Amino acid sequence: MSVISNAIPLVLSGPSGAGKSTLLKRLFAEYPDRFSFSVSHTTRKPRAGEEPGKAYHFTDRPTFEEMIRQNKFIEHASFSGNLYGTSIQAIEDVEKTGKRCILDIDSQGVRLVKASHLKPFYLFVTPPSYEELLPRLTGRGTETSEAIEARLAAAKKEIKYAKEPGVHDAFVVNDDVERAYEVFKNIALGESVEGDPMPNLELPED
Ligand SMILES: Nc1ncnc2c1ncn2[C@@H]1O[C@H](COP(=O)(O)OP(=O)(O)OP(=O)(O)O)[C@@H](O)[C@H]1O
Repeated sequence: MSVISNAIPLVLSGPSGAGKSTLLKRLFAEYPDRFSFSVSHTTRKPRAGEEPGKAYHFTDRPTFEEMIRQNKFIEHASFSGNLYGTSIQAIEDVEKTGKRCILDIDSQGVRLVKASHLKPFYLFVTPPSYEELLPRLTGRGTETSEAIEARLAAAKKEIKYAKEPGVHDAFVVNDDVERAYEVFKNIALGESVEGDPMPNLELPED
């Protein structure tokens, strides 16, 4: 018996390089019918092969801005000159399918979700230490060194926010990925709400 129903969305956050995508990839591979991301809205143009309504709900800026005014978004943010957002409708669409909705967002998004009517489970994925992020991001090989610097600066903000008491319901420390996945999976499946103890996560001086 699950301790948490599928109707409670799972909000996943954590610094870039913590391993959120790694854990999610495993989860979707093992349970393809149990979980789903909500389809976000964006003002960016579709890329080749991106189906409207599947990858994103592609929206023009005036429509997006009108939706903001009408409080249709749980959270929204500007990124590289485009607007992105999660609508209430998109989350309800996932709920209707019986799957558990997963939101992978940053602390800015978490703050907005907290100000909304949504009552999700907040899970923070973290490396065992801040220092561990650099080798992981370098090892991933997807970013320039400038982009890695920017991600590390953003990671500090994520960690600082996560240290505020009561922000998250549970933590997963992605030390050994097999071990971390077991903890993550049990929370995602709603079988447990117990995560790992939060590590110290000392930050270097600015
Ligand atoms: N437990 C682990 N030990 C060592 N390396 C790991 C571990 N988990 C993931 N990694 C590696 O660390 C890198 C970052 O992981 P991942 O891309 O999943 O992070 P993320 O939290 O999704 O980052 P972003 O927010 O930037 O998308 C990847 O190269 C991944 O293979």
